[in-house]
Amino acid sequence: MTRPVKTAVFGTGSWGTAFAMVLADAGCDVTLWGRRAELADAINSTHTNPDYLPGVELPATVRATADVAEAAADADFTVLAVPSQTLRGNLAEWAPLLAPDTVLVSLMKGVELGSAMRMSEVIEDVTKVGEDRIAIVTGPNLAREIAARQPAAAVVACRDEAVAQRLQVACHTPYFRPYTNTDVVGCELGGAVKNVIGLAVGIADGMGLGDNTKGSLITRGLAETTRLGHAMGADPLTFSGLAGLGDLVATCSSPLSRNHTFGTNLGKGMTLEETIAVTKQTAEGVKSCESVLDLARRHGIDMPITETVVGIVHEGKPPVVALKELMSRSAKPERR
Ligand SMILES: NC(=O)c1ccc[n+]([C@@H]2O[C@H](COP(=O)([O-])OP(=O)(O)OC[C@H]3O[C@@H](n4cnc5c(N)ncnc54)[C@H](O)[C@@H]3O)[C@@H](O)[C@H]2O)c1
Ligand SMILES: O=P(O)(O)OC[C@H](O)CO
Repeated sequence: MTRPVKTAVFGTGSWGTAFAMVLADAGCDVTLWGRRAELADAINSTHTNPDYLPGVELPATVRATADVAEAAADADFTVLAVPSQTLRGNLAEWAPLLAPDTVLVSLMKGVELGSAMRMSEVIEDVTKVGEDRIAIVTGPNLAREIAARQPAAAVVACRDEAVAQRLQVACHTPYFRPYTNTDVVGCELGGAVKNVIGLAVGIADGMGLGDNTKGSLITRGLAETTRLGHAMGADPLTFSGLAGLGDLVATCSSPLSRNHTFGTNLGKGMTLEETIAVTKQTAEGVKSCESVLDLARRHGIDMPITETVVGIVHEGKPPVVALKELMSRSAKPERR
């Protein structure tokens, strides 16, 4: 008899926990690692995650631990779900304990500040594992909705299609439908930049602007994401798929999105400090807008919406002024 697929999920936040549930529902053996032993104990004794997904019952087969070696041992898939800006430091500690042939899977949607590396690049840089053993899961996957087992599709991307197919099987459930893709650059960029566009749409919502503004920001946001992706070697068609348009629509429409909500608070006139103080979870776009702009400059790509978000979030530009500047740029053809 073959043993169940063994998975380790690092990060007991909302998405790490919800994805652990998906893996368990798909029949995998799941160990969830978290920093705090009290939370791991609470997950094991109550089969809930009271801090990040209160009220959601987890499968009894999801076991939590605060012991890295215990979580990592023999894992076929090692799933990483910590904030993008802490990943490098976390992985440096975990790398010696990872199972030798494990596939490393990023659930994260950010770009590292300073290096402007995507998360799969950070993983490769720190662990020296080849790109054929690094995968990502992305798409329109708000953790709360997945935890309620509402139907959603996702993308499992890896340069090695056979690895993507193995991961696809490992996380396929009646409510979670993963598609494979080998365009890791495009899928990963789609997930990171949609957080920045989600901030922009949230800001517009907070300012009381309507659906024309939202439709325009989503579409032109996708255009600038595609321009950057193309320059970085991604397939432009990836951005009309789940990792691009799909995720953008979910994030820009949902009050469950932390990035969208963060933007809404800024658009209503809260300061950055006030907004950070009321944001209890990771809103990746807040830091990644700067690294995405860094990437755009390195590749010589114009990303006006991203630049506007950086201006509002990090340079204290009032949203009304930033929006006026965005709208008064010189006229140009649509496909540019
Ligand atoms: N929540 C979602 O709906 C969702 C969906 C898809 C992708 N994502 C992505 O998944 C990643 C994780 O998001 P999340 O929603 O689980 O975030 P979260 O804020 O809910 O949880 C973050 C987790 O990381 C831990 N953490 C924080 N700082 C740490 C550190 N220095 N070292 C180790 N662990 C640390 C926290 O304790 C927590 O367990 C992000 O990149 C996010 O963009 C989230
Ligand atoms: O809550 P957000 O803004 O991090 O968005 C969550 C997911 O990325 C949506 O797919």
